[in-house]
Amino acid sequence: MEGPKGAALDLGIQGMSCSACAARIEKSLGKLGGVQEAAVSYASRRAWIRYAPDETDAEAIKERVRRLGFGVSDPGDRSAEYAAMRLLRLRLLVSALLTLPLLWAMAGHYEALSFVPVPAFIRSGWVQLALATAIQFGVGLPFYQNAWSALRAGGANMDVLVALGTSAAYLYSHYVVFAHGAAGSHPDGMLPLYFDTGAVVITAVLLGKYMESRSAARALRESDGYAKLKAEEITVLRADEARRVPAASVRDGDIVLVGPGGLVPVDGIVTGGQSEVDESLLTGESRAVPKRPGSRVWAGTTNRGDTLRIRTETTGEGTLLSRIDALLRQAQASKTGIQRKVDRISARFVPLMLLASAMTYLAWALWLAPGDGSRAALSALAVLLVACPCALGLATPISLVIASGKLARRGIVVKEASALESLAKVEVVLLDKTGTLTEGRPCVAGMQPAPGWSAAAMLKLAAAAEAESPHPYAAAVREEARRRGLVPPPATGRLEWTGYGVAADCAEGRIAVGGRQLAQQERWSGMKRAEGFAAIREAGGETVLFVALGGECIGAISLGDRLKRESPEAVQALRTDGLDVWLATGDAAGPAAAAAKEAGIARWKAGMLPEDKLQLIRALQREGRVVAMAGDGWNDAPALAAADAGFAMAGGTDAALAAGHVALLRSSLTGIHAAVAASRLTMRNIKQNLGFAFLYNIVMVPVAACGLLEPWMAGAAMALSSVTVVGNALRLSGRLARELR
Ligand SMILES: Nc1ncnc2c1ncn2[C@@H]1O[C@H](COP(=O)(O)OP(=O)(O)OP(=O)(O)O)[C@@H](O)[C@H]1O
Ligand SMILES: [Cu+]
Repeated sequence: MEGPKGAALDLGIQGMSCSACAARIEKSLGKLGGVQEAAVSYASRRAWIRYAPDETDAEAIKERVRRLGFGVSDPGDRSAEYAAMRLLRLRLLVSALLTLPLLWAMAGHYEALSFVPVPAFIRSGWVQLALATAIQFGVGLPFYQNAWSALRAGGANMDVLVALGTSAAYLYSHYVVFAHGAAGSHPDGMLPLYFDTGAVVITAVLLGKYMESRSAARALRESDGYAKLKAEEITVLRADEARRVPAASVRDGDIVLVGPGGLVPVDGIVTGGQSEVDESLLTGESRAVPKRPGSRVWAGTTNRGDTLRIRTETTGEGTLLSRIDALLRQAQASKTGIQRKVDRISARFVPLMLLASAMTYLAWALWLAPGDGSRAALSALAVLLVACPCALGLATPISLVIASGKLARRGIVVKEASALESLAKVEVVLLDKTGTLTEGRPCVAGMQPAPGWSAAAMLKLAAAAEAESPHPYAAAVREEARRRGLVPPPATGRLEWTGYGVAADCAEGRIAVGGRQLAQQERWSGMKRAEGFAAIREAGGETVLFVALGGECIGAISLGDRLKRESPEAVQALRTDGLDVWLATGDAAGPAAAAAKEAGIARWKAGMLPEDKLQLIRALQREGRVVAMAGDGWNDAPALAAADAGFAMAGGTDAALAAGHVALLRSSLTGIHAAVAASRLTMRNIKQNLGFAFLYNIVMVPVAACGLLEPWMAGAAMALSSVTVVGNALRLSGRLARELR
């Protein structure tokens, strides 16, 4: 597969506290020499980096991330994440235990709680100071570390808000204890201590973080890569003996044995055995696919029948499975338009909220409650804590990650997250014919040689010219020649004009095979008889190729191709979605009209060169329409790229993975409908998330500024806002599971 130069690196990242951290890692990696592209996703806790291997290496990149204060792990390996979660839980427990006595002591401050006996030693300012210090600088240390590295990088994140807010409460109380000595223990002379405030805030934030990471892990688990489908040990045949060897030691050409129920560990060709293989996790096709010698099989599929012998063609990172996995991770780390906007807003948010907090303090201290310093401080603190836009940063990516993971499991690989965004707005879907609407396995249906020529002689020459073309028509011509036992003569100087046809030189002269456009372009002579044949065949929906030797037409070949069984239904589903479906084909009007009619498509355009398809898309886009295009990955690649959402239909081939924005591994139009439906649900979910996150900040900040929120409530509300967003994204996960069945 071709792609931009450079090596790719996938990482799992631990210790990010909000999307500002992800942005910071991205920025820092961007400045590292040799890094071409870096995308970091807070939602999936992953990073995807492309770098020039001769300028830097994976170790240097990992080191850079570690130096920023984050943990680095292998992306397939979630254990580092679970370890981080366990650590978080431990911090939460310790924090809660240490906070309890402080809350107990606080009971003494309230009339209503005066019945609660408070032991004298707990009331001691020194004891409280000790407990609070342990929380603030023990449990709370990571807040300081993260805040510090964020500030050093010139940014601010939620750690800055938390560290600042709790330190203020802590230091104030600290000052009080020292100013008044241990007098805080005196029952009547209760000191205004706020140790409990900082402690409870830290506990609340930790609780929220813990809940968020728990539910995010749950939401992401299924949308995770395909790590589980990778075999660790493989049975290979060496010196006529079956042996279990580590997966890494299998080489191309090795014969692999896969027993009943076994996981196919490599991409390859079946050389022995007959069986059925379940490809559903790769392509979404739920029916088992029959395999016999000569069939292609892929890693990650499951043998449902008898033992298969497979000659290894690709292993490890080169397999289709691994490449899909890499594409998916890249997509999950990539950013959409909405997300960029939101990130820009939230980057401004933290400084803005620092200002709002300062203004709250001044308003209370100078005007609302002059003289009551603690009231002003508590309100300012609440603003600081409630303001964190962490839910905002999570709103878009978490839903996108879930949706792309779910789609991939149906054989619909979204390569750019932004395609999901445009897909939800698509109005027009352009389909091409061969291989998209039809099976793409045409057969020769009829032949009409020119006078003086036999069908066999004409076919032989045509097959010689088509010998190397990847076009399905070429395959049909070659197949027919083979079936008739004809051996095409050797030819040289092969040429292929996309959308026109092919040519080659052989002993008899220059042969050309192609459509009517090629014949006109090259001004072939003697077309009359062939045209008559073509008129009849095309009216019947067949495709006609013309064959010429030395510029003179020597006959015509008609090809029949069947519509895919599910095409009419899929077209209908797209129309029910409210989409305008067009057929744009390089074929002639007759077959175009016939295919359109059979599939239930009202508008079609024939004789479209690949450039024409591109121009059509551009023209529609100029009218302000959002266009999706589905075609084969190889000659429609430019049109697929120009469309707002390009679907490559070429099945499990390289071209399909390289072209367009979405690859349909099971080359069926139903995938387009599924992707559109999923994108709409996803965008709705994202909008709910964003609406909630914005509303939360818009409502809660004034409430806090008015002094109506205790700081601990503010801390809890901030943390719970992300939990709410993740919860909503989990709902999407369930919806998609039902929708994509
Ligand atoms: N290898 C080839 N051999 C013969 N004719 C060809 C070949 N490639 C292209 N042509 C001619 O050019 C026309 C356009 O080809 P193109 O691949 O763009 O479209 P298509 O396969 O007919 O249909 P669609 O655009 O729907 O996939 C074909 O209909 C055929 O007449
Ligand atoms: Cu936050």
